[in-house]
Amino acid sequence: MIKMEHVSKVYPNGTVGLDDINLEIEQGEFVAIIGTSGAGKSTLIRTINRLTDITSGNLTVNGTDITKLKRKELRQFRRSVGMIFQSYNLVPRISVIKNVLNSRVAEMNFLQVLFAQFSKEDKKMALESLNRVGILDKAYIRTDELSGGQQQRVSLARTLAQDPQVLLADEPVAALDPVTANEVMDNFKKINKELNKTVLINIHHVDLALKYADRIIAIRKGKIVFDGPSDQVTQDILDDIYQKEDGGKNGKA
Ligand SMILES: Nc1ncnc2c1ncn2[C@@H]1O[C@H](COP(=O)(O)OP(=O)(O)OP(=O)(O)O)[C@@H](O)[C@H]1O
Repeated sequence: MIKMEHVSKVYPNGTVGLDDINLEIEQGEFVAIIGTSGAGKSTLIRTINRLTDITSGNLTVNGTDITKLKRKELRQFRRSVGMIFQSYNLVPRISVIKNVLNSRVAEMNFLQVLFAQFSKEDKKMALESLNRVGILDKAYIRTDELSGGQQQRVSLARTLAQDPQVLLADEPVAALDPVTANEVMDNFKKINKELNKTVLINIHHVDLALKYADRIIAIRKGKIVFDGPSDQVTQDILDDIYQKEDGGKNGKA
């Protein structure tokens, strides 16, 4: 369970990223975080794997106070909380399978890394992950030969291969066309349902958020202004979430 109690984040320049956030997310939930640009969506996601440190409040993941983790413990913790970015973060000139295997490097010693000695188990895990996102046939192709949607699936497979309990995704489909974005969201949903991984996605497209997530958390100016099941999000609630700050647009795809 991810639990935030009175969590705030004030950046060094004084900007308030998060303002007194309280939430609990159970294992296996599929949650979309929505809100206008600058609302604090990325900040919220990034505090959960400590890419951003909170400035006050309590933040626990499965009972562990993650604000107290030291370097080695933090590295270990981050393996249980995978992160997927809009820009894929893959090495373009190597094969797909090598990119996925890179997620296993954290478990290896120096010599194993130096000679790229991946175990059979590592390779099996990597291939299974590629299979789960539907691109096993691309395993030995150079990564930069794939489309954007396929690269995002590789990124998803790489994260899956580290066997995390939680998947955090920061605008994972923002760079994709609507059809491809739906395909990638289908992958997230499949992983969520079949493997009971918690999925927490920060997403601009309200339509996709409502279609795929079971729960919506809406943020405005660093505060939660809605937290509830997707099917309870009405137009009035959307109008409130997106009031004025973005000129009336609500990010619909
Ligand atoms: N490193 C930083 N230093 C100072 N202010 C920051 C930093 N990162 C984010 N902010 C500010 O914190 C607020 C929340 O930013 P955040 O990136 O979390 O919003 P967001 O909802 O993810 O926006 P977007 O949809 O545009 O990515 C914004 O006002 C932003 O300018």
